[in-house]
Amino acid sequence: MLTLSELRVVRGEGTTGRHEVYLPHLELASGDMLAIVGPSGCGKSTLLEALGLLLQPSALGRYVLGPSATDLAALLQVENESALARIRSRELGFLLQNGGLLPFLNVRDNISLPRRLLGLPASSERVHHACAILGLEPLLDKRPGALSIGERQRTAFVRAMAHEPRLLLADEPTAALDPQAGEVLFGLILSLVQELDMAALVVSHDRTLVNQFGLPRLIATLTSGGSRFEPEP
Ligand SMILES: Nc1ncnc2c1ncn2[C@@H]1O[C@H](COP(=O)(O)OP(=O)(O)OP(=O)(O)O)[C@@H](O)[C@H]1O
Repeated sequence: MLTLSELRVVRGEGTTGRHEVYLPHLELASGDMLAIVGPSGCGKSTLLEALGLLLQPSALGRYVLGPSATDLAALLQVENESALARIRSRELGFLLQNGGLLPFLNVRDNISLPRRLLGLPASSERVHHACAILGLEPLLDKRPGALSIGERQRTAFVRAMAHEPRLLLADEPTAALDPQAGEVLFGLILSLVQELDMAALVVSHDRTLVNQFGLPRLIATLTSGGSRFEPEP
């Protein structure tokens, strides 16, 4: 499902000091959900951005996603923005830290936006199911400004998976949720990942949840010039 090698991203050059994020190798199969863990500032969000084709890495050996043999590293290198944009919108689902909901659209329209942009029907059985499980049904006509932070986070999650991406990239998806709501969301991500033969990479500080769901972990170790991410043995 996903194979990546030799990813390097340099951040913070200049006055803030250099920090290199290094991922030697990553392999994910369909149905895998991997937790990314590490201290604050080690580069977890940077790693998600790189995997989401949202930044130009300093180096990338190979990056293949799904059954396609296309090497995304080569697309990045030649800055083929139209091909990269197509892959981002079809194959990837993003749940980034700021949520990114559009303030002038209600919950229903925020959720349906990625599907509409791909020419899919505005909703699906899975979207209805996710809204029901996450308690979003009574909120569908509200705009993000009228929601709590946790409600916004749950909406952003449904939007991230509404088009059934191949890879879900989630940055602290339970940060604004109480423990019970966090458990419901993690359970839903895991069941969708398995049901849809997709994969998920989830940054999480919540050790209890990561342990409770028995998730394998990609762990950051601080090195002299930055951090190195490796799957736990
Ligand atoms: N857009 C950027 N430009 C320059 N440096 C950045 C940028 N974003 C992050 N950094 C720096 O890169 C390093 C990694 O940051 P990143 O946000 O990826 O870490 P993190 O592990 O996700 O942190 P946290 O757990 O606090 O969210 C930090 O030193 C940060 O200051």
